[in-house]
Amino acid sequence: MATILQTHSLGISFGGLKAVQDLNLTLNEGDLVGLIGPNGAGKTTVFNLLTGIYLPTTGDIIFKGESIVGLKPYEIAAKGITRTFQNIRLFGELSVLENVLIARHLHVPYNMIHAILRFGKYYQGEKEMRDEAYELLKIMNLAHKAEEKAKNLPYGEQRRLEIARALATHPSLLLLDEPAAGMNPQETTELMELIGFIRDKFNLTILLIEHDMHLVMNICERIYVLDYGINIAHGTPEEIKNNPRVIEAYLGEGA
Ligand SMILES: Nc1ncnc2c1ncn2[C@@H]1O[C@H](COP(=O)(O)OP(=O)(O)OP(=O)(O)O)[C@@H](O)[C@H]1O
Repeated sequence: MATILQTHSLGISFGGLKAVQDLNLTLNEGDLVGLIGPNGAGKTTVFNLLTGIYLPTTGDIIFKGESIVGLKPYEIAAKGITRTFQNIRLFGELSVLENVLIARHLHVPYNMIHAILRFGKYYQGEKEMRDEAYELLKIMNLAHKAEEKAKNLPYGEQRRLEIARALATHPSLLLLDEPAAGMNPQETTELMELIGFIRDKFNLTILLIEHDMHLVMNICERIYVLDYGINIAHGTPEEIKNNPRVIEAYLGEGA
């Protein structure tokens, strides 16, 4: 399998704090990989590095054979890396469908969004975009909510909408930041199936941060574990579950 993303000794410091240190991460095309670790371990910071929000202090990030360090977030998004956020970032006053349609304009100021939806570029290929957005909503089991305001959806559905919106940007690498946070067990189980399904359907590579160990251990093929910014372990779910250092730092006894 071809490598899609590799980090070489990636690191970032905030003042004296080394939030991420010497990280060597490899993702192959089609991988579904987990990134786990205690609170404050540096997981979201890794996403912020991969998406160009933060500039690394050390190291390099190679995506599809090229360094993406120094590129702006929208340039990285255009190359095919898209993420969702730990704290949901939907446009609550817009409809579910509009939230997906707007995905390609995420860097536009909020007060311009209505203009784009009504008068702007949106009219170019309107039908195709609408059809595609509906298709994504169907896949995420949200088509019946297309006209509702996003803020009125229950939490679990808002999380699924975030994924639909991310897919609308046609990523090849999808970064999911705690996709099951706040979901009940049934929603989490459905989400697990959906994540596997979209990976296959859209030929995605997926890196996900998640505290729900049931989800991580069941769907991830490999897992990286961070602790205080350091990658303390990497392996299959079975290897990670039985790794004494991981048990001590994160999983606890009886995990
Ligand atoms: N912009 C910033 N400025 C200063 N410190 C930061 C910044 N971003 C992150 N940090 C620090 O870096 C460390 C790693 O934070 P990060 O949010 O990446 O952890 P995390 O593993 O995602 O945690 P959680 O599971 O709680 O989301 C923390 O100590 C955090 O306070």
